[in-house]
Amino acid sequence: MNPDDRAGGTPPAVRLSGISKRFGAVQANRDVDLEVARGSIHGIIGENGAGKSTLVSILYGFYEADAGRIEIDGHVVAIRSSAAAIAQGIGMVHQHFMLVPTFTVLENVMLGAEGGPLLARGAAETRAELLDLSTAYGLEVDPDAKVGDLAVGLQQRVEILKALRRGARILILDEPTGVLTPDETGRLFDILRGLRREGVTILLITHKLREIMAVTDRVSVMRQGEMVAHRETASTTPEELAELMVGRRVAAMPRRELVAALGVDAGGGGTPRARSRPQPNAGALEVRGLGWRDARGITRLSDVSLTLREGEILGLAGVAGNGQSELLDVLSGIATPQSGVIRIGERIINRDRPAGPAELRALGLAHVPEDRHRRGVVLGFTAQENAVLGYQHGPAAGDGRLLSPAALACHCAALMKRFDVRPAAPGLRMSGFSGGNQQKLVLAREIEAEPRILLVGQPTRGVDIGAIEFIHGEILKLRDQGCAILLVSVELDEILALADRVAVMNAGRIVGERRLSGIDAEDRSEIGLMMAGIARIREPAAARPAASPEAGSAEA
Ligand SMILES: Nc1ncnc2c1ncn2[C@@H]1O[C@H](COP(=O)(O)OP(=O)(O)OP(=O)(O)O)[C@@H](O)[C@H]1O
Repeated sequence: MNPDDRAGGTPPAVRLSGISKRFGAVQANRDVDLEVARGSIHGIIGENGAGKSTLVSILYGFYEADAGRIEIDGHVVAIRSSAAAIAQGIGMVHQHFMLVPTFTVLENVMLGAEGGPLLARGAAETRAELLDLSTAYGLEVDPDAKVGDLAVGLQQRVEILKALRRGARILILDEPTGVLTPDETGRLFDILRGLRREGVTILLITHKLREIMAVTDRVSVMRQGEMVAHRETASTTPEELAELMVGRRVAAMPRRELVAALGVDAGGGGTPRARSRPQPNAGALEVRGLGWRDARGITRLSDVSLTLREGEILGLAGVAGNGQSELLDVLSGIATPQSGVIRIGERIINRDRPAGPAELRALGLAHVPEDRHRRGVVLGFTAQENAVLGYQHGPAAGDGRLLSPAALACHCAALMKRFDVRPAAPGLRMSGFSGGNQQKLVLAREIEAEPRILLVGQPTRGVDIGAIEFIHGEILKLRDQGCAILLVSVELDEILALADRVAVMNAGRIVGERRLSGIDAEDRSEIGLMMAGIARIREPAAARPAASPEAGSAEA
């Protein structure tokens, strides 16, 4: 019995008892209990594959538990579909957005809750509600923008607005801050606190302990499908939570893992970058005056110039939605440049001579897309098929003519071992892997190709603390082998930890660039101002390259 009930108080908003769920050989949830007090922010943490998404998917009616009971406000309920969850006042903001990319923001928000037979009236009302919600919570978004044209950060706003508009009283957020800048994350947390004041109950899944400490009231820890601990946030520490999560003492963790786990500022000594490496040289990829407009004629990239050099990581920082995604699309051959030119070796790419992804891959360019579900994997294919996507004509797939299942399985098993993808099951469909493990497989596939140029978007989004260190290590290793890397991340800490140079994008332009000499507070605040479009980066005189062959480009 709930202590609240004994005390004659209100029952918890959510009570899960004895929830179990098995997928084939994997016991994703084992006898899980969870109580979430009404009007509280409750964190759920755990390593990749610990069972967090499965648990909240059961609450949201995506999966039916094999055993266990769900109570909402003290009443036992059967939630067998999302519609049933919504009817219980449960809203979900997904790790991977469930929006229709060809619909506008307004249409997406209306979808599934059209408000009766008079669509036009429903649309007018929804528009008004949407604008009210946007203003009230600072979630500005153009109702007429097509969702597919929006950057992931803006798509997330639509997801939140959609749930709020349906009157969610229990809101589940699965890794909501992965695409946000620190500033946007702060604003999201203000929104969550505001919702809490209104009595909304919030379940927050995140890998970031500093977020747990900043915004939650209670936190529950999962490990290998089981619920291993519940804590009041005020009476725990990031160290204790990290230990509960990984099942070993924090003291045994390497420094960078600790930094990622505890969210401590990585300032001062001990930066993970190998600063003593020889200076990088030739430009492997050059971009000059790149411009691109979307299907609605809106300019997304203006006069972008940059150089990716061998053996160097160029970090591209910026608030989501400022052209980074579009730049990745154009550089990876998904979109054609409308003005300007890209040079890779002897190959000149422009509007009249475009190059598609396959040709670029043949030129040694690999791409880890920001949105792994839309661009990185085919969820209905097995892991071993996904492990050669784009490289299916290579030796890993067979003899070059027919795909050999044995070769695919063997290749995939090796990748899974090296990148610690769990479960190590090459024949499992991609949809059967947790988000972080899908990400590891995409990275494994692209890194294994030993590219000369790597474009990598949000590499550690949704990835647990142990895997972050590993992925960062692999990216640095690739750089040290001479690969030219463009790292797009909304995590400023990630850019400061990995990049040799940083360029900042704002409103489709590169507004400044500087070499990073270490992680210092000055870098951070200067880049923050640049991201907000307030200042230009000042290149410190000492760090300015004496005779850069690329002077006049993004390094100017
Ligand atoms: N549809 C499915 N089919 C088969 N196995 C699945 C399915 N969904 C999840 N699993 C497995 O269940 C386990 C728990 O996955 P889940 O997505 O709940 O973990 P998670 O804690 O949310 O991880 P992450 O932090 O990586 O998102 C994993 O081993 C995963 O491979």
